Amino acid sequence: MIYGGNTPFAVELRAVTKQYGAKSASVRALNGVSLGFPAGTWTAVMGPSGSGKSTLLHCATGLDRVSSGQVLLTGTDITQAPEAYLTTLRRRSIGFVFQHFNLVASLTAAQNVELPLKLAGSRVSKSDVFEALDQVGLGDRLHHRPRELSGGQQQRVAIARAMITRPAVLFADEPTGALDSQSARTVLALLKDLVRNGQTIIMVTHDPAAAAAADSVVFLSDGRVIDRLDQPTTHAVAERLARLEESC
Ligand SMILES: Nc1ncnc2c1ncn2[C@@H]1O[C@H](COP(=O)(O)OP(=O)(O)OP(=O)(O)O)[C@@H](O)[C@H]1O
Repeated sequence: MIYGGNTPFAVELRAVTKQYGAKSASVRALNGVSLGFPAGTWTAVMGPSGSGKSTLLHCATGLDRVSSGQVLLTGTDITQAPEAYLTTLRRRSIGFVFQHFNLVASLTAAQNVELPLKLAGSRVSKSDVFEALDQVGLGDRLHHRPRELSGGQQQRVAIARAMITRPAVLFADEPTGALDSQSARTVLALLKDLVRNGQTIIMVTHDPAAAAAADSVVFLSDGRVIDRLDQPTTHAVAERLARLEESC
């Protein structure tokens, strides 16, 4: 299933298969996935445990090699790209947000945010760092360390860190999974604002309320895309997921 009409895809998977292990012990984590993620849209990826969500994320970002098929990132085929090229590409074109924030505990919010630019060998401007934190509502927390921030604030620092390189695609793996419902709503509203400003987001989640904030939800089961919802509601997502989990 490829969708999106004439919209250019920020990420495209063409007939992607990913097999782990050999012969009798082999697992087909992705099984012929063809999927386009239109630029400037927010897609949630859902499915039962073991359905292939993390594998999809890893293959789409070049962290994992596909067994067959193709992966295109902003139109460039990265399927056979050399490791060094992929590392640079990930630093420049991809932002990551994780469930447990993955901030460096010994660094301040500002230092965490400037880290990706430093790693990429780029010039770091204090005003860019301030602006990135200000945009997530933390302009007054520049010098706080992660332990001095709430979970929701830490996730907002992580989003600022992911966005500082102006990535073509922001990948989020359970970004609200460790947050209380109020902080989760704040983080989802922030992601919504980014998409309104043209950002592409691909998010793995188990939470129907988080998925309902996205433009579309793609459902995986046994390594295949088996369903999709546009303009999802929490109720509709929860219902589809329950049906899917019942049939597993
Ligand atoms: N490195 C690996 N080696 C062998 N098998 C793997 C590896 N990574 C994933 N798998 C298998 O591939 C399948 C898909 O796993 P994946 O982690 O992508 O699922 P998931 O949908 O993200 O699950 P969860 O929601 O539990 O995180 C599973 O059967 C898993 O056991």
